[in-house]
Amino acid sequence: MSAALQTIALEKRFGGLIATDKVSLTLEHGARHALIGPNGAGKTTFVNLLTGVLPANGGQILLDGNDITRKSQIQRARLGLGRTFQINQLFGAMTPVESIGLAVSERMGGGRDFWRRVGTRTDILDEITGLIERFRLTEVMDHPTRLLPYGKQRLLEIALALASNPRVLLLDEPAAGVPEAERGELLETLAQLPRDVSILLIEHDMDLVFAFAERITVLVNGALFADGTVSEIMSDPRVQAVYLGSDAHA
Ligand SMILES: Nc1ncnc2c1ncn2[C@@H]1O[C@H](COP(=O)(O)OP(=O)(O)OP(=O)(O)O)[C@@H](O)[C@H]1O
Repeated sequence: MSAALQTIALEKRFGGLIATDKVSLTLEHGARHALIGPNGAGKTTFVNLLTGVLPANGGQILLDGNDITRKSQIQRARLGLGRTFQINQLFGAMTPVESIGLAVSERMGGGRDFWRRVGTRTDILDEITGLIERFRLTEVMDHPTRLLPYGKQRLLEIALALASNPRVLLLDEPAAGVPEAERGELLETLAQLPRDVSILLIEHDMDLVFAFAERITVLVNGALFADGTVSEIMSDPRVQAVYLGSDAHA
């Protein structure tokens, strides 16, 4: 069986700078896999290559064995590649139930007249309710998004990414900007994401990485530096030297 997502010798250059240096990474089905690396290691560039924000200069990207290297962002999303964004891209005036409702009804064929027909589509309503509960948004579901605590906004972003029913989900720094007090809820929610979604987490917060991931890939200077189970990476002296030393949260 082919991997959920695979890159083969993926390459990106910005002029003379090699930001992604022939990276071959395999995301297995059901994976809880983290991508880490010091600042400037090339994590954001790699995610932008995966999602089609940037074109690759070389190599291949396979989604479930299908070559998506030249596909557009929208085509990749339709084929099952979901993502969250580092920068908050939510509609501040909409409530969580409206945002999730729209995302679910788009996918399930409710279309734009969803709000008129919502009473007749129990399947859509069940899905919306399920996402609101799973992402602990019940108490704030009818509050404008811009007034929500930051941690709840991040939870809503992940709920929206999941609403499109991705097979592979790229979580791009979900804990960035989330206060310490709200991180526990975020972590518990991430731990409960469905296993049929394969996840690649890009994250600076090492506590979250070690709690969430089962496998870790380390990038340094754009190249794959180490790849292994959490315990292998934690005990690798080379990784400790370049990354997990005193600067672990950089
Ligand atoms: N559009 C661009 N043009 C030129 N150089 C770029 C561009 N985007 C990124 N780079 C360079 O590519 C390298 C990798 O950057 P990237 O942002 O992918 O790293 P990162 O691991 O995501 O870093 P951080 O953790 O700080 O976000 C850096 O040296 C960066 O300066």
